[in-house]
Amino acid sequence: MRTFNIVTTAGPLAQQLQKKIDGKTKPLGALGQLEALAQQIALIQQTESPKLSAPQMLVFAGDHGAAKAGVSAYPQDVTWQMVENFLAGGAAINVFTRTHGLPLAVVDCGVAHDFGERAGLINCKLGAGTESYIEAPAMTAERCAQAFENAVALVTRYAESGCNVIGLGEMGIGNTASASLITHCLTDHPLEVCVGRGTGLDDAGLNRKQQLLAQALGRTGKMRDPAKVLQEFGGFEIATMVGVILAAAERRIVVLIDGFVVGAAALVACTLYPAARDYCVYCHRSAEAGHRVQLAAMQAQPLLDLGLRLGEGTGVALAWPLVKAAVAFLNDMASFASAGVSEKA
Ligand SMILES: Cc1cc2ncn([C@H]3O[C@H](COP(=O)(O)O)[C@@H](O)[C@H]3O)c2cc1C
Ligand SMILES: O=C(O)c1cccnc1
Repeated sequence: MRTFNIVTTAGPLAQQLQKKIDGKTKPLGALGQLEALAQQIALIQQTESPKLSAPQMLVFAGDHGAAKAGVSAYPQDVTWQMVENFLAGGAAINVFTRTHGLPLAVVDCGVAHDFGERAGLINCKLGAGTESYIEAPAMTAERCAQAFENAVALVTRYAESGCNVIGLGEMGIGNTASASLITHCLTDHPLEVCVGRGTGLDDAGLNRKQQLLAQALGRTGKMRDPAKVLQEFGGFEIATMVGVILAAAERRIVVLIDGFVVGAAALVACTLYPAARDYCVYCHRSAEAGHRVQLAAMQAQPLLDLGLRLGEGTGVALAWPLVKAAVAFLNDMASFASAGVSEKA
């Protein structure tokens, strides 16, 4: 598997930035979490005056073999049907990205459907859905490595056209189950707290999901190696997102993380390369059980907490104005000195 050169953003610039932020015309710390966000983005870019350029929202889609076993409230066909909906502009992510002027593209990482050549759809197909991890590894090591190669090519393409901020979303029926297994393996929290209702399973459905996932874990035994966990339990869209996070961090691109499923990709990426954490902005807290576990493991304070449990990158699109506002205050807000305002007595 390819390696990535990812360096922590921590360093002496942090103190200078804190001084700049503290010099703004506001009580110390009064912009709360926006101050930490401004600082994070400035550190990623290693400048006191960061700029967000050519932002890009990407929705990664893939099918999951385990969906047929009944880990979701919806049938597998919803994956390709929703991709059609994205391409037609009718999904929640289309509406929110349009609302905030974020360009959107869909990446087919392995949907079990032939879309042909389509505007707005990037072909990164790794197969027609993964194997069911209840019986066999979800993907081979070669497929996983190919996902990383696809991701590097994708990030390179955007970076070369001036993009320095990428938002991640996903679509794949059954992918909260995959994210639950990953979260359990990489955080050591009991499976029960990592599994939730996804698209809305009832109690019996949730019970069945828990049992099927326990069966999958029974097949593999305890695993902690993030690359192995990804190969055994991941999805093609999750593996591609892991690669995108790492490739973006390598190029000092800001990565906007959505909810539980993108969070699972971030967990794998940051377990492989802890410095990748510095490049990830956690946009919201999903209502999906298990997201809390991930956020705690990442020591992340998400920007929004709206009870969303949709995926698609909706949390990213909704948080985007806050990300822009954080950069804007750091660049444009007057200081006590420039505005002639008296400092604290
Ligand atoms: C109509 C519809 C639109 C969606 N948009 C995102 N998801 C979300 O639900 C899926 C994960 O939940 P589970 O693991 O329970 O299948 C993912 O595809 C995710 O993005 C949707 C799900 C549905 C049904
Ligand atoms: O938070 C998420 O990513 C999520 C929650 C439910 C369904 N799909 C995605």
